[in-house]
Amino acid sequence: MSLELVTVKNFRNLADLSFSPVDGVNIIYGENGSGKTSLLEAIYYLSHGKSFRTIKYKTIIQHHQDTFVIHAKKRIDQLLLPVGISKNQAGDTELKIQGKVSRKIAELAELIPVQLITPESYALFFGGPKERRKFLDFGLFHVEHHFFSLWLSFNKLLKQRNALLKQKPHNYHEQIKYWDKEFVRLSLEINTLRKTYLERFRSVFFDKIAANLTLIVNLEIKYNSGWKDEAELSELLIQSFTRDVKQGFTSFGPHKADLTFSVNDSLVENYFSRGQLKLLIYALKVTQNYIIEAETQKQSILLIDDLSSELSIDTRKDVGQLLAQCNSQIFITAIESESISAVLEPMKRKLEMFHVKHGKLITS
Ligand SMILES: Nc1ncnc2c1ncn2[C@@H]1O[C@H](COP(=O)(O)OP(=O)(O)OP(=O)(O)O)[C@@H](O)[C@H]1O
Repeated sequence: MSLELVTVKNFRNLADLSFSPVDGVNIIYGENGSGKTSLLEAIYYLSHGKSFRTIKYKTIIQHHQDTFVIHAKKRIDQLLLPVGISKNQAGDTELKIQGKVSRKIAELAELIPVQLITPESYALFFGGPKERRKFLDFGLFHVEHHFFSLWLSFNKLLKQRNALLKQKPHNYHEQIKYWDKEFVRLSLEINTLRKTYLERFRSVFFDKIAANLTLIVNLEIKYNSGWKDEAELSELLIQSFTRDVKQGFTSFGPHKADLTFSVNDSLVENYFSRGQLKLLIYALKVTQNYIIEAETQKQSILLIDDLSSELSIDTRKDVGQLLAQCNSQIFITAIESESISAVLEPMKRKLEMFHVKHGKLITS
Protein backbone atom coordinates (compact mmCIF):
# COMPACT_ATOMS: atom_id res chain seq x y z
CA MET A 1 0.00 0.00 0.00
CA SER A 2 3.04 2.28 0.09
CA LEU A 3 4.70 4.43 -2.55
CA GLU A 4 7.29 2.18 -4.15
CA LEU A 5 8.99 4.30 -6.73
CA VAL A 6 9.07 8.08 -6.77
CA THR A 7 10.41 10.16 -9.66
CA VAL A 8 10.68 13.94 -9.53
CA LYS A 9 11.70 16.09 -12.50
CA ASN A 10 12.35 19.82 -12.73
CA PHE A 11 10.92 20.40 -9.27
CA ARG A 12 12.98 23.12 -7.52
CA ASN A 13 16.59 21.88 -7.43
CA LEU A 14 15.56 18.28 -8.19
CA ALA A 15 16.33 18.02 -11.91
CA ASP A 16 15.75 14.29 -12.22
CA LEU A 17 15.62 12.19 -9.09
CA SER A 18 14.25 8.69 -8.68
CA PHE A 19 14.18 6.61 -5.54
CA SER A 20 12.52 3.54 -4.09
CA PRO A 21 11.28 4.26 -0.59
CA VAL A 22 10.62 1.40 1.83
CA ASP A 23 7.32 0.58 3.47
CA GLY A 24 8.58 1.83 6.79
CA VAL A 25 10.75 4.79 7.67
CA ASN A 26 12.66 6.70 5.01
CA ILE A 27 15.29 9.13 6.24
CA ILE A 28 16.24 11.84 3.78
CA TYR A 29 19.37 13.59 4.98
CA GLY A 30 21.79 16.14 3.62
CA GLU A 31 23.23 19.64 3.97
CA ASN A 32 21.16 22.80 4.07
CA GLY A 33 19.78 23.57 0.63
CA SER A 34 20.44 20.07 -0.71
CA GLY A 35 16.79 19.42 -1.65
CA LYS A 36 15.36 17.43 1.28
CA THR A 37 12.29 19.59 1.83
CA SER A 38 11.77 19.80 -1.93
CA LEU A 39 11.48 16.03 -2.02
CA LEU A 40 8.83 16.05 0.71
CA GLU A 41 7.13 18.95 -1.06
CA ALA A 42 6.97 16.88 -4.26
CA ILE A 43 5.31 13.93 -2.46
CA TYR A 44 2.87 16.35 -0.81
CA TYR A 45 2.14 17.94 -4.19
CA LEU A 46 1.29 14.56 -5.65
CA SER A 47 -1.49 14.11 -3.12
CA HIS A 48 -2.71 17.66 -2.57
CA GLY A 49 -2.14 19.24 -5.99
CA LYS A 50 -0.46 22.14 -4.27
CA SER A 51 2.64 22.97 -2.28
CA PHE A 52 2.80 23.50 1.46
CA ARG A 53 5.41 26.23 0.95
CA THR A 54 3.97 28.54 -1.68
CA ILE A 55 0.89 29.21 -3.76
CA LYS A 56 3.11 30.45 -6.61
CA TYR A 57 3.64 27.34 -8.70
CA LYS A 58 6.17 29.12 -10.92
CA THR A 59 8.63 29.28 -8.05
CA ILE A 60 8.51 25.48 -7.88
CA ILE A 61 9.30 24.78 -11.54
CA GLN A 62 13.04 24.47 -11.90
CA HIS A 63 14.71 27.60 -13.28
CA HIS A 64 14.85 27.64 -17.12
CA GLN A 65 12.46 24.67 -17.38
CA ASP A 66 8.88 24.57 -18.57
CA THR A 67 7.27 21.70 -16.66
CA PHE A 68 7.71 19.79 -13.44
CA VAL A 69 6.64 16.17 -13.18
CA ILE A 70 6.08 14.00 -10.11
CA HIS A 71 5.43 10.36 -10.64
CA ALA A 72 5.04 7.43 -8.26
CA LYS A 73 3.94 3.85 -8.10
CA LYS A 74 1.48 3.14 -5.35
CA ARG A 75 1.07 -0.41 -4.20
CA ILE A 76 -2.50 -1.54 -3.64
CA ASP A 77 -2.45 -5.22 -2.69
CA GLN A 78 -0.92 -7.02 -5.69
CA LEU A 79 -1.30 -4.03 -7.98
CA LEU A 80 1.27 -1.32 -8.64
CA LEU A 81 -0.74 1.74 -9.60
CA PRO A 82 1.12 4.51 -11.47
CA VAL A 83 0.07 8.01 -10.46
CA GLY A 84 1.46 11.33 -11.58
CA ILE A 85 1.04 15.07 -11.72
CA SER A 86 2.72 17.71 -13.83
CA LYS A 87 2.43 21.45 -14.18
CA ASN A 88 3.86 23.86 -16.72
CA GLN A 89 4.71 27.56 -16.79
CA ALA A 90 1.33 28.33 -18.38
CA GLY A 91 -0.35 26.82 -15.33
CA ASP A 92 -1.71 23.71 -17.05
CA THR A 93 -1.92 20.77 -14.66
CA GLU A 94 -2.13 17.18 -15.76
CA LEU A 95 -3.09 14.37 -13.40
CA LYS A 96 -2.74 10.76 -14.36
CA ILE A 97 -3.94 7.67 -12.56
CA GLN A 98 -3.05 4.36 -14.12
CA GLY A 99 -2.31 6.02 -17.45
CA LYS A 100 -5.68 7.79 -17.56
CA VAL A 101 -5.98 11.55 -17.34
CA SER A 102 -8.02 12.63 -14.34
CA ARG A 103 -9.49 16.07 -13.74
CA LYS A 104 -9.96 15.73 -10.03
CA ILE A 105 -7.16 16.13 -7.52
CA ALA A 106 -9.56 14.61 -4.97
CA GLU A 107 -9.02 11.26 -6.74
CA LEU A 108 -5.29 11.43 -6.09
CA ALA A 109 -5.84 12.75 -2.58
CA GLU A 110 -8.16 9.86 -1.81
CA LEU A 111 -5.65 7.36 -3.09
CA ILE A 112 -2.68 8.77 -1.22
CA PRO A 113 -3.54 10.24 2.19
CA VAL A 114 -0.55 12.44 2.96
CA GLN A 115 -0.07 14.30 6.22
CA LEU A 116 2.72 16.72 6.96
CA ILE A 117 4.59 17.89 10.05
CA THR A 118 6.99 20.81 9.64
CA PRO A 119 8.44 23.45 11.96
CA GLU A 120 5.43 25.56 10.83
CA SER A 121 2.86 23.03 12.03
CA TYR A 122 2.32 25.18 15.14
CA ALA A 123 -0.18 26.99 12.93
CA LEU A 124 -2.63 24.30 14.06
CA PHE A 125 -2.72 26.13 17.39
CA PHE A 126 -1.54 29.65 16.63
CA GLY A 127 -3.25 29.99 13.26
CA GLY A 128 -6.93 30.69 12.76
CA PRO A 129 -9.83 28.22 13.02
CA LYS A 130 -9.41 27.41 9.31
CA GLU A 131 -6.25 25.42 10.08
CA ARG A 132 -8.06 23.37 12.70
CA ARG A 133 -11.11 22.78 10.51
CA LYS A 134 -8.76 21.64 7.75
CA PHE A 135 -7.19 19.16 10.16
CA LEU A 136 -10.54 17.72 11.22
CA ASP A 137 -11.95 17.63 7.70
CA PHE A 138 -8.86 15.86 6.34
CA GLY A 139 -9.75 12.85 8.49
CA LEU A 140 -13.41 13.06 7.55
CA PHE A 141 -12.56 13.31 3.85
CA HIS A 142 -10.80 9.97 4.08
CA VAL A 143 -13.08 8.00 6.36
CA GLU A 144 -16.51 9.38 5.52
CA HIS A 145 -17.23 8.98 1.83
CA HIS A 146 -20.27 11.21 1.92
CA PHE A 147 -18.40 14.14 3.46
CA PHE A 148 -16.65 15.53 0.37
CA SER A 149 -19.77 15.85 -1.80
CA LEU A 150 -21.62 17.31 1.17
CA TRP A 151 -18.86 19.84 1.67
CA LEU A 152 -18.87 20.79 -2.04
CA SER A 153 -22.65 21.27 -1.97
CA PHE A 154 -22.41 23.37 1.16
CA ASN A 155 -19.70 25.58 -0.31
CA LYS A 156 -21.68 26.13 -3.48
CA LEU A 157 -24.65 27.20 -1.41
CA LEU A 158 -22.51 29.43 0.79
CA LYS A 159 -21.16 31.19 -2.31
CA GLN A 160 -24.68 31.72 -3.62
CA ARG A 161 -25.84 33.05 -0.27
CA ASN A 162 -22.89 35.43 -0.04
CA ALA A 163 -23.53 36.63 -3.61
CA LEU A 164 -27.12 37.33 -2.62
CA LEU A 165 -25.98 39.26 0.46
CA LYS A 166 -23.70 41.38 -1.72
CA GLN A 167 -26.76 42.50 -3.71
CA LYS A 168 -27.74 44.32 -0.48
CA PRO A 169 -31.30 43.02 -0.07
CA HIS A 170 -33.43 45.24 2.21
CA ASN A 171 -35.10 42.44 4.10
CA TYR A 172 -34.86 38.75 4.86
CA HIS A 173 -36.99 37.88 1.83
CA GLU A 174 -38.50 34.64 0.52
CA GLN A 175 -35.60 33.67 -1.71
CA ILE A 176 -33.08 33.88 1.15
CA LYS A 177 -35.49 32.03 3.42
CA TYR A 178 -35.65 29.29 0.80
CA TRP A 179 -31.86 29.02 0.47
CA ASP A 180 -31.43 29.10 4.21
CA LYS A 181 -33.54 25.98 4.74
CA GLU A 182 -31.06 24.06 2.59
CA PHE A 183 -28.15 25.90 4.23
CA VAL A 184 -29.31 24.74 7.66
CA ARG A 185 -29.90 21.19 6.47
CA LEU A 186 -26.39 20.84 5.02
CA SER A 187 -24.82 22.59 8.02
CA LEU A 188 -26.50 20.16 10.34
CA GLU A 189 -25.27 17.15 8.36
CA ILE A 190 -21.69 18.45 8.31
CA ASN A 191 -21.81 19.21 12.02
CA THR A 192 -23.10 15.76 12.85
CA LEU A 193 -20.36 14.09 10.80
CA ARG A 194 -17.70 16.26 12.40
CA LYS A 195 -18.93 15.59 15.93
CA THR A 196 -19.18 11.85 15.35
CA TYR A 197 -15.71 11.77 13.85
CA LEU A 198 -14.31 13.80 16.73
CA GLU A 199 -15.77 11.36 19.23
CA ARG A 200 -13.95 8.54 17.49
CA PHE A 201 -10.84 10.70 17.28
CA ARG A 202 -10.91 11.45 21.00
CA SER A 203 -11.25 7.84 21.99
CA VAL A 204 -8.34 6.70 19.77
CA PHE A 205 -6.24 9.66 20.90
CA PHE A 206 -6.82 9.32 24.66
CA ASP A 207 -7.21 5.56 24.99
CA LYS A 208 -4.55 4.45 22.57
CA ILE A 209 -2.13 6.77 20.80
CA ALA A 210 -1.43 9.28 23.57
CA ALA A 211 -2.40 7.11 26.54
CA ASN A 212 1.18 7.01 27.86
CA LEU A 213 1.93 10.68 27.35
CA THR A 214 1.96 12.60 30.63
CA LEU A 215 1.42 15.66 28.49
CA ILE A 216 -2.21 14.90 27.83
CA VAL A 217 -3.35 14.80 31.45
CA ASN A 218 -6.33 17.19 31.59
CA LEU A 219 -6.17 17.89 27.86
CA GLU A 220 -9.54 18.72 26.34
CA ILE A 221 -10.40 18.70 22.65
CA LYS A 222 -13.65 20.49 21.88
CA TYR A 223 -15.60 21.25 18.74
CA ASN A 224 -17.37 24.61 18.74
CA SER A 225 -19.92 25.03 16.01
CA GLY A 226 -21.27 28.32 17.36
CA TRP A 227 -24.85 26.90 17.50
CA LYS A 228 -26.38 23.77 18.96
CA ASP A 229 -29.24 22.71 16.70
CA GLU A 230 -31.33 23.42 13.63
CA ALA A 231 -33.58 25.92 15.39
CA GLU A 232 -30.69 27.91 16.80
CA LEU A 233 -28.82 28.13 13.47
CA SER A 234 -32.03 29.19 11.65
CA GLU A 235 -32.58 31.89 14.25
CA LEU A 236 -28.94 33.06 14.08
CA LEU A 237 -29.15 33.40 10.30
CA ILE A 238 -32.17 35.67 10.69
CA GLN A 239 -30.65 37.67 13.54
CA SER A 240 -27.33 38.21 11.81
CA PHE A 241 -28.90 39.04 8.47
CA THR A 242 -28.41 42.84 8.61
CA ARG A 243 -24.82 42.41 9.73
CA ASP A 244 -24.20 39.76 7.04
CA VAL A 245 -25.53 42.11 4.34
CA LYS A 246 -23.16 44.83 5.58
CA GLN A 247 -20.21 42.43 5.58
CA GLY A 248 -21.21 40.61 2.40
CA PHE A 249 -20.70 37.19 3.95
CA THR A 250 -22.42 34.67 6.19
CA SER A 251 -21.27 34.69 9.79
CA PHE A 252 -22.72 31.38 11.01
CA GLY A 253 -22.34 27.86 9.68
CA PRO A 254 -19.83 25.01 9.54
CA HIS A 255 -17.36 27.25 7.66
CA LYS A 256 -16.98 29.15 10.95
CA ALA A 257 -16.62 26.25 13.36
CA ASP A 258 -13.49 25.76 15.44
CA LEU A 259 -11.67 23.13 17.44
CA THR A 260 -10.00 24.02 20.71
CA PHE A 261 -7.25 22.21 22.54
CA SER A 262 -7.06 23.22 26.19
CA VAL A 263 -5.58 22.24 29.54
CA ASN A 264 -7.07 23.41 32.83
CA ASP A 265 -9.18 25.95 30.91
CA SER A 266 -6.15 27.46 29.15
CA LEU A 267 -5.63 27.03 25.44
CA VAL A 268 -2.57 24.84 24.87
CA GLU A 269 -0.85 27.58 22.86
CA ASN A 270 -0.86 29.73 26.02
CA TYR A 271 0.13 26.91 28.32
CA PHE A 272 2.43 24.34 26.71
CA SER A 273 6.09 24.81 25.80
CA ARG A 274 7.02 24.63 22.13
CA GLY A 275 8.40 21.12 22.58
CA GLN A 276 5.15 20.03 24.22
CA LEU A 277 3.10 21.60 21.43
CA LYS A 278 5.21 19.79 18.88
CA LEU A 279 4.68 16.48 20.67
CA LEU A 280 0.96 17.14 20.71
CA ILE A 281 1.04 17.78 16.95
CA TYR A 282 2.70 14.39 16.46
CA ALA A 283 0.11 12.70 18.65
CA LEU A 284 -2.76 14.35 16.76
CA LYS A 285 -1.42 13.51 13.30
CA VAL A 286 -0.58 9.92 14.25
CA THR A 287 -4.13 9.53 15.60
CA GLN A 288 -5.52 10.84 12.32
CA ASN A 289 -3.41 8.38 10.30
CA TYR A 290 -4.28 5.52 12.64
CA ILE A 291 -8.00 6.13 12.10
CA ILE A 292 -7.62 6.44 8.32
CA GLU A 293 -5.67 3.19 8.22
CA ALA A 294 -8.10 1.35 10.51
CA GLU A 295 -11.23 2.48 8.68
CA THR A 296 -10.18 2.51 5.04
CA GLN A 297 -7.46 -0.16 4.78
CA LYS A 298 -5.45 2.55 2.97
CA GLN A 299 -1.92 3.17 4.07
CA SER A 300 -1.30 6.80 4.80
CA ILE A 301 1.91 8.74 4.43
CA LEU A 302 3.51 10.94 7.03
CA LEU A 303 6.01 13.55 5.90
CA ILE A 304 8.15 15.02 8.65
CA ASP A 305 10.36 17.96 7.80
CA ASP A 306 13.24 18.77 10.10
CA LEU A 307 12.19 16.41 12.89
CA SER A 308 14.97 17.17 15.33
CA SER A 309 14.44 20.93 15.54
CA GLU A 310 13.35 22.06 19.01
CA LEU A 311 13.07 18.52 20.43
CA SER A 312 15.20 17.21 23.29
CA ILE A 313 16.44 13.62 23.22
CA ASP A 314 13.65 12.50 25.59
CA THR A 315 10.97 14.17 23.50
CA ARG A 316 12.44 12.54 20.38
CA LYS A 317 12.01 9.18 22.10
CA ASP A 318 8.37 10.09 22.83
CA VAL A 319 7.95 11.00 19.15
CA GLY A 320 9.40 7.59 18.26
CA GLN A 321 6.86 5.88 20.58
CA LEU A 322 4.05 7.80 18.90
CA LEU A 323 5.22 7.05 15.37
CA ALA A 324 5.53 3.37 16.27
CA GLN A 325 1.77 3.25 16.69
CA CYS A 326 0.76 3.93 13.12
CA ASN A 327 1.44 1.92 10.04
CA SER A 328 2.12 4.93 7.83
CA GLN A 329 4.90 5.08 5.34
CA ILE A 330 7.11 7.73 6.92
CA PHE A 331 9.53 10.19 5.32
CA ILE A 332 11.75 12.18 7.67
CA THR A 333 14.25 14.87 6.74
CA ALA A 334 17.30 15.68 8.83
CA ILE A 335 20.63 17.39 8.33
CA GLU A 336 22.45 14.44 9.84
CA SER A 337 20.95 11.00 10.08
CA GLU A 338 22.41 10.53 13.63
CA SER A 339 20.22 13.33 15.01
CA ILE A 340 17.15 11.15 14.76
CA SER A 341 18.47 7.88 16.13
CA ALA A 342 16.50 8.43 19.39
CA VAL A 343 13.29 8.62 17.34
CA LEU A 344 14.07 5.46 15.45
CA GLU A 345 14.82 3.32 18.53
CA PRO A 346 11.22 2.44 19.48
CA MET A 347 10.13 1.94 15.89
CA LYS A 348 10.45 -1.61 14.69
CA ARG A 349 10.01 -0.73 11.05
CA LYS A 350 11.99 -1.20 7.89
CA LEU A 351 14.45 1.65 7.56
CA GLU A 352 16.24 3.22 4.62
CA MET A 353 18.54 6.23 4.45
CA PHE A 354 18.73 8.50 1.42
CA HIS A 355 21.52 11.02 1.18
CA VAL A 356 20.66 14.09 -0.91
CA LYS A 357 23.32 16.42 -2.24
CA HIS A 358 22.78 19.29 -4.70
CA GLY A 359 19.40 17.85 -5.71
CA LYS A 360 20.75 14.36 -6.37
CA LEU A 361 20.80 11.12 -4.43
CA ILE A 362 24.24 10.02 -3.35
CA THR A 363 24.88 6.34 -2.92
CA SER A 364 27.14 5.98 0.08
N1 LIG B 1 12.57 26.80 -8.83
C1 LIG B 1 13.78 26.44 -8.39
N2 LIG B 1 14.72 26.03 -9.28
C2 LIG B 1 15.94 25.63 -8.86
N3 LIG B 1 16.32 25.61 -7.56
C3 LIG B 1 15.42 26.02 -6.64
C4 LIG B 1 14.10 26.44 -7.00
N4 LIG B 1 13.44 26.77 -5.88
C5 LIG B 1 14.29 26.58 -4.86
N5 LIG B 1 15.47 26.13 -5.30
C6 LIG B 1 16.67 25.74 -4.52
O1 LIG B 1 16.46 24.42 -4.08
C7 LIG B 1 17.33 24.16 -2.98
C8 LIG B 1 16.74 23.12 -2.11
O2 LIG B 1 15.90 23.66 -1.12
P1 LIG B 1 15.28 22.78 0.05
O3 LIG B 1 14.42 23.69 0.83
O4 LIG B 1 14.69 21.57 -0.51
O5 LIG B 1 16.57 22.40 0.88
P2 LIG B 1 16.73 21.55 2.22
O6 LIG B 1 17.66 20.44 1.90
O7 LIG B 1 15.42 21.20 2.79
O8 LIG B 1 17.46 22.60 3.13
P3 LIG B 1 17.36 22.98 4.71
O9 LIG B 1 18.09 21.89 5.46
O10 LIG B 1 18.12 24.25 4.75
O11 LIG B 1 15.94 23.13 5.06
C9 LIG B 1 17.64 25.50 -2.37
O12 LIG B 1 19.02 25.74 -2.48
C10 LIG B 1 16.88 26.49 -3.24
O13 LIG B 1 17.59 27.67 -3.48
